Amino acid sequence: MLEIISGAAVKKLDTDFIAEKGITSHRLMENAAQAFCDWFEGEYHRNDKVGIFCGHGNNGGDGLAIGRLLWRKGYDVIIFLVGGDAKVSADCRLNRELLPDKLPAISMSSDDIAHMEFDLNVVVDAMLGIGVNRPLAGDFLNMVIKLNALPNVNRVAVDIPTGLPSDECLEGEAFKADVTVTFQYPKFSLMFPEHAAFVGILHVANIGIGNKFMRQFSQNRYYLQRKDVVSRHLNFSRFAHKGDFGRVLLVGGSYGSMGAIRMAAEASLRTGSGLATCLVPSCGVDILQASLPEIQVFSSSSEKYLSLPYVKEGLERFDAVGIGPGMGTTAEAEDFLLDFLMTFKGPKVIDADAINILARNKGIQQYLGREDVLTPHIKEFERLVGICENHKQRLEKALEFSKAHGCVLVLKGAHTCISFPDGTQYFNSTGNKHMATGGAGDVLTGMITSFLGQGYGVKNAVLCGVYQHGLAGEIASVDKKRGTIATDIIKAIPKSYVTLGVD
Ligand SMILES: NC(=O)C1=CN([C@@H]2O[C@H](COP(=O)(O)OP(=O)(O)OC[C@H]3O[C@@H](n4cnc5c(N)ncnc54)[C@H](OP(=O)(O)O)[C@@H]3O)[C@@H](O)[C@H]2O)[C@H](O)CC1
Ligand SMILES: [K+]
Repeated sequence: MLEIISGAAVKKLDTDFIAEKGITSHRLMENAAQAFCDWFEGEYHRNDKVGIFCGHGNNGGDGLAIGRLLWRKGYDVIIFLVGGDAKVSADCRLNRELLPDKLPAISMSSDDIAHMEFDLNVVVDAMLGIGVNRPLAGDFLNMVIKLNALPNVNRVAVDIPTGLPSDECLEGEAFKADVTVTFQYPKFSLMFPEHAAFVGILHVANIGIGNKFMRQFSQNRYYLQRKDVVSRHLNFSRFAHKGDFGRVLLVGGSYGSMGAIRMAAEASLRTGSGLATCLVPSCGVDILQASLPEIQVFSSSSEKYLSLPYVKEGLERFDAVGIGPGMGTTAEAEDFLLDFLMTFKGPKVIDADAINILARNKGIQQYLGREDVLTPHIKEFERLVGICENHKQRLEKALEFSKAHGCVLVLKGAHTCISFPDGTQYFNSTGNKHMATGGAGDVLTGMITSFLGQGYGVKNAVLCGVYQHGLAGEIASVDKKRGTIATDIIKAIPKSYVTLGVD
């Protein structure tokens, strides 16, 4: 499991690793540069014109080493030195000395920056890394503004975009990368949505620092990757019957909003549930029966909204419940929800309007159990805990909420963050902007509910559900891009199993 750690911890970790392994800091920098170049070679052609912008610290040292290695491989490289000659770090200086004579390296004065004209396809930003400790000013700021404004170039940041603090929210300006190649462990601030325009796509490059070293710096934050979820999947025997794959109940829908619960139900079936049943207001029965023949449907008493009374007998036959999509927030839906949460004691995914209703009720603790999972997007979350100043505060409050209520909290978005009552947080690595479409959250509800119903423990159900939902979104958007809709994500769920190699 890959740790997400603070910038300060990275520095200490590097020092400890170097001391214990008996290698030099220069060697570690060389490893980092090599890892970057391995990735770079898979992305860019030798005829691309590559400009590498290097600062005076170790991030700049990385840039110089990258320039040397790419140049040796035949890339058309030019190096720009920013930040002057004062305070050059030892490894940066060594890498300046190691530059081949024929590799062009230009020291940029303030005047050069102001008047510079570029003829580049790829800009590599190695001006400042995790050592940044104040907002950009002077030459760094001017260079960043200039590079950000360049049309038709690919921008790649080394370790972290210049100007971005590794643990806090950005104040001022920063390099706007299309891709950030971060070394060994994602830095905390790379997870913040406020920084999306600066980080671009995140790639993690392994530079050989083993988990053993990371563990002592653990901040209980993890980056959820493929290898972490494959082993969490249950295997089913060839004698398995539909009961083994779980019976799930999807509860929600209202007049005019029946699609949400239909999508949750279909997603649960595509994730593998043996049987899916929907509980909806009576106006939804025909709609659901006609549009999804694989499900069963029953209804509560009133026509347009879920309401009291409803059939409670036999609810215990369901292994898991997903509740909330499309249910509305009327008084009758509220009475129904609170009653249902007190009645059904098995694992539940609580989403959408069910969260909005809970948010306006006091003492919600009584409705939540240890196997319950809340899946708010940012607005729904802030209805629960109040408006937050920034994403960092949101993440803190998400963890507090999970600990205080003993439930799992899935804060949806790019790098969806899953908080557990044991104090751990997992940040998802799958998914993309094309999943920002109506109904994508309902699909997630169906998927997590399905895993809970299949008998996955709550932790595995949530980690597998969130990861695989993002993966299905990636698969769906390969040939649909911004035309991807939620039902495309559902259709891609079976392929996500194929991709994971899970039966
Ligand atoms: N394991 C790894 O992750 C490895 C990372 N490496 C790379 O090293 C950098 C971090 O290098 P470091 O030298 O600590 O810091 P920077 O290069 O980011 O910054 C250098 C100095 O710049 C000064 N500074 C800070 N903020 C500003 C600013 N706004 N404007 C101008 N200058 C600024 C600061 O010094 P001061 O004395 O002026 O405060 C910084 O110290 C990491 O990101 C990786 O790229 C290694 O290669 C090894 C493996
Ligand atoms: K950088």
